[in-house]
Amino acid sequence: MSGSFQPGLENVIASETEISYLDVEKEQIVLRGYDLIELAKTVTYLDVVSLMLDGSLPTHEWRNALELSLKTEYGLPEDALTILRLLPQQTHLMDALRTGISAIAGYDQDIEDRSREANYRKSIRLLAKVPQIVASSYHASMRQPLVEPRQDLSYSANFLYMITGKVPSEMEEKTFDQSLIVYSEHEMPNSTFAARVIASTQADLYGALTGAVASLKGTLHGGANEAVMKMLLEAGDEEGMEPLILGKLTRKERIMGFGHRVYMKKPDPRAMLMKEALAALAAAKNEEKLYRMCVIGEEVMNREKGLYPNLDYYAAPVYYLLGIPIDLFTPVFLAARTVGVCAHVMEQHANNRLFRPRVLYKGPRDLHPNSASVGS
Ligand SMILES: CC(=O)SCCNC(=O)CCNC(=O)[C@H](O)C(C)(C)COP(=O)(O)OP(=O)(O)OC[C@H]1O[C@@H](n2cnc3c(N)ncnc32)[C@H](O)[C@@H]1OP(=O)(O)O
Ligand SMILES: O=C([O-])CC(=O)C(=O)O
Repeated sequence: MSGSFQPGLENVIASETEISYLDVEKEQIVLRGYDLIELAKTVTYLDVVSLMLDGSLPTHEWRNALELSLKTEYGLPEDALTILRLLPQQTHLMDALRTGISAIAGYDQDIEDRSREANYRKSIRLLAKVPQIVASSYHASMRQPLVEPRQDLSYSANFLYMITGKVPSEMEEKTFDQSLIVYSEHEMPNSTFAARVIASTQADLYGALTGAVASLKGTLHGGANEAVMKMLLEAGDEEGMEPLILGKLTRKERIMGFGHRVYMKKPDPRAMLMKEALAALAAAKNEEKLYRMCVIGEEVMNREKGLYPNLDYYAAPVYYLLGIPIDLFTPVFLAARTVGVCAHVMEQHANNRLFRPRVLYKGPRDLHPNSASVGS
């Protein structure tokens, strides 16, 4: 059999795509021809949603129409909320999110239709409902009242409001919106690959997204943002950072929020944007200590391992200062990434070939049942 084995499929081209590309040489994340960081500085998350699903940046009218379609789809079936309330209190919120997405799948009349139009409609519904599943799963786990979506707030402000119960300030809303943009899409990470593999059997969008949630939970992927915040809290202050990291490195532990399969020895441009956002937010909230701790961690890791922070490293303290509970950091990442996953599933369904790779078999051959001492 021909074909070479690349552990972890490193550098293997898995798909053709028109959605995004990590141009490591130019240190640029290309999103349908635009630079993701430029987009994050100049447009809103809903503009990026439109860019990803419609293929171009929207006019003002189109963007307003998109916002209206999303708001029309706000709200969750009462039975789905009951399912979230019935989950054991210790349920990981990524598992609750996975359950919530599965629970609403059966309500979607378009579920078995793989056409572009039906997948578009489902994407809008998911974008409208996933933030409420995220927020409700937290409140349900805390056995506290759920927060209903508000039509008078922007998409991002409403998302943050449903989590914290407080209407965000203009700065908080803008910073959160920017974080959703940088989390929205990133070419072929494990979760998107998982979704495309699932979609390639002609499975539906809800199933593919559920698979992406399961993938994103892992600490080598999205789960790192929660782990970063726990590390920062464990360090406590500026003095605590260096010894904590050095201790972990001595014990050969991985430092969460550093390194990346594609960038590895280069900075993740998204992390640098979130670093700027953290500096501004920390100054506004008189929390500069947190920013300084992160900078110390970055310097230590660069000196000791030559590694740079990835997005999760700086998104974590930003979310902390926005008042998001740590257990929701990864679910919020998934909510932001829903649009990217939807775009990839639409692309996969539009031009499908079943994913079915081969193996390099290392086990025994030519054994015979009669020569083994079965059951003796
Ligand atoms: C938004 C996101 O999902 S970004 C990813 C978020 N995940 C994390 O932050 C978890 C921490 N980081 C990591 O574990 C890794 O950097 C990954 C999983 C992201 C990428 O890993 P891979 O591409 O598989 O790289 P690999 O594991 O081969 O690492 C290469 C070398 O760098 C080291 N290394 C990589 N990341 C780290 C880290 N965070 N801390 C310590 N050492 C690290 C490895 O130990 C290895 O060293 P060695 O060659 O001496 O054995
Ligand atoms: O690209 C990856 O492998 C992981 C990542 O940074 C993301 O999904 O945002």
